[in-house]
Amino acid sequence: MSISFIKGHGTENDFVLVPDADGALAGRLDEQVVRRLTDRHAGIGADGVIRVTRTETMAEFGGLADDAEWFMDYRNADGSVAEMCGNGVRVMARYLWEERLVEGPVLALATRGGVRTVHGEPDGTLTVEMGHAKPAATRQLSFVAAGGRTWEATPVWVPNPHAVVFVDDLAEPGRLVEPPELRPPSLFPESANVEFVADRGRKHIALRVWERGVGETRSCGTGVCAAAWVAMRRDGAGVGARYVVDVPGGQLAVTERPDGELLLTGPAVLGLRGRVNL
Ligand SMILES: N[C@@H](CCC[C@H](N)C(=O)O)C(=O)O
Repeated sequence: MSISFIKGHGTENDFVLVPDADGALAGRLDEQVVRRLTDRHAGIGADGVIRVTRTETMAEFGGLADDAEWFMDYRNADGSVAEMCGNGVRVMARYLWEERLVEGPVLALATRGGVRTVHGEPDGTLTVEMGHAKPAATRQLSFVAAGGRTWEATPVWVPNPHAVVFVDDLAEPGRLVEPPELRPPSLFPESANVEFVADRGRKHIALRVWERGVGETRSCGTGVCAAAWVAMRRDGAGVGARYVVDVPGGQLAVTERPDGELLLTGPAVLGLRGRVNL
């Protein structure tokens, strides 16, 4: 069987988009297929796969169909399913707009983490309403270890799990070939993405990220929100603050609305299109 695909990225966090409006490919994108599609040597190469389908085709999430016609069915490069992808949701919105599958400057997209609203900005960037960040229910200390060093971490869910660590220098964690160790593991029952964050100036941070199910990537939208949210609290920034976040693949901005909703603003780019044999 051959399927069509579109390659896209948001600050170089890259994805293979698989159009599947009627849900015919549900169940076909198993771990083996996703690993082949995302393989950078033997496949197309990407951090994740996004099956673009109608929400009504998603049995478990069909209840969201009244609020959002389209569903982002997201998988990490290792085939695992994730609740949300802040860069992927912008790329999928860009695809739906370019294909004229949706109209108007505001688009609601369903995800496993709930419905996310995407706004097209006059400068061509996209802003996503990312929901509220949630801290851990316990005050238990948590740590991340990597490259022979250990840092205290702040766990936060957006809504996927993140461990945010402040470092003096982004080189401190080393090459990040192995997954950082999360301690205690019981605080992260579904593992976590890890953000190593350094200050760059007032309301300006930079980060490296280890993505659960992928490895080190050049950006992570939910991770950028998690890091900015933790930095805002550390700095006593107050609601309405806007933080600029440098990632290896570019720059994003996070604003906290007075009601606590996090807004993520950044680019979304579509590239190569083709067909691939599964
Ligand atoms: N790159 C994404 C996050 C993708 C999911 C993540 N790896 C997880 O398993 O939680 C983003 O831009 O948010």
